[in-house]
Amino acid sequence: SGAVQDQNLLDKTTKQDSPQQKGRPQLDTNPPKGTRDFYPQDMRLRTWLFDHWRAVAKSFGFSEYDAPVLESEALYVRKAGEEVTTQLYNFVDKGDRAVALRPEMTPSLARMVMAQKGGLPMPLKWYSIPQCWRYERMTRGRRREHFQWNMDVWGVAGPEAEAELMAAMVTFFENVGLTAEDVGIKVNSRLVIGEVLDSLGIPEEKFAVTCVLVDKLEKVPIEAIQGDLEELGLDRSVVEKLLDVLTNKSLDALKGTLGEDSQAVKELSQFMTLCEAYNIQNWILFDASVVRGLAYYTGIVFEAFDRRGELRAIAGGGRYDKLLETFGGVQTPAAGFGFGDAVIVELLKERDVLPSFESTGVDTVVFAMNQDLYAPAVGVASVLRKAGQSVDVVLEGKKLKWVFKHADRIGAKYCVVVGADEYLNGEVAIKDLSGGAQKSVKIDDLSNWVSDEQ
Ligand SMILES: OCc1cccc(Br)n1
Repeated sequence: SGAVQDQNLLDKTTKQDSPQQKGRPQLDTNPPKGTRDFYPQDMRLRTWLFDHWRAVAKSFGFSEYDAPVLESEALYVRKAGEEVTTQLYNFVDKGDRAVALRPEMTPSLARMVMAQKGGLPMPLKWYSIPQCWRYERMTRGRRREHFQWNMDVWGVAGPEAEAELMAAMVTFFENVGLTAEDVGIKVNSRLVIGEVLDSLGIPEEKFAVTCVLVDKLEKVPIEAIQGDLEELGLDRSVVEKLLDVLTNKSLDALKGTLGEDSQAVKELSQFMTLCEAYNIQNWILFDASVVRGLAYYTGIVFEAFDRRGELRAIAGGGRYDKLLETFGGVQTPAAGFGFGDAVIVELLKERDVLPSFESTGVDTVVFAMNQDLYAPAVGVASVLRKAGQSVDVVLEGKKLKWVFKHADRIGAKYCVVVGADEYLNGEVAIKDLSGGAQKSVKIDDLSNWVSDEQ
């Protein structure tokens, strides 16, 4: 099941299947392996998260875009051994086309930009919240889908783009009640690796694969990828030198290693200065060991993490100036990040800053005391809805006890009962479910009642 389902606020009792129908094999009611259903309560949490993502994107002047979940497999064929391309959810369709469910959004974005052949006014500040897929052997029981907030800036070569993206990410964290004590953002630049490889005479074409291998070194012992390193022609001394540089924990130390003229150091220093301009420096820390696992990053890279170190990365991103070139397009500077829906929910739950999602958001339940009063009751519901309320009409005959229990269960604030005597006086009875007070209100005054209650 998925992370939101893992965090599911619903009772985790096992699903009691209905009694077996005679002779019919029962449908497996679970969603496909590694995927999640979003029941209404789960959907309210997801909508709350997406609404926060959208609000920050809007506040930073980003425009929403979308692309098909299904893409040509060719978008993801990169020879760098990245996890995201080795776990493609791919197949050959009935037209014999090699296709895949997108594992990330950036290639689709690059395809859309390239399709406009330079006709898009730059810079672009675009965002999307795509569901992304991977086919991972379920040995690790991990999810095969997640929703990932993507924010990208195209057409800006300087670290102003990365700083704006960082500020947007920090704004989201602050808006949901997290602080710089809860979350940090490690920042580095792949130019560091580039400058080290240059100094050791390693050719440029080995840069991307080396970065992916170095990223893997963060997770597995060197022996696990020794073969890949040797195949790449990186002997032990090169790897040791790389690892030594990646242990730098300060820009000054890095300057000592790479020298005064290091482009990496200059760019990172300029980026840090911009972060101070946004007053987000408390969230940011330089960490030369951060490389990220995507082959196409070319400059500054960053990764948001929980300071207690209990969870996987919350979000990540960086500069990818050459992606269009690898698609045969014109090189265009770009930077962006991806922010998954799973780890953040785990963190918010653990920090106990998630709101309750029990209530359905219905303001008022409307109930007709008998069938003859049903038509007047829906008329009352229409008045309340036109006045802006969310109204749940009880659609069939029920006992009043059931109605009040139902209204309480869905978190309604009021219950409007259309009874024979009151209706004859052009009135309805309104019960305030929080305080229990009940009063009669003229049907003609209901709009005023709604505005008075707001
Ligand atoms: O972040 C890597 C990734 C890609 C697609 C689906 C899932 Br779950 N995770």
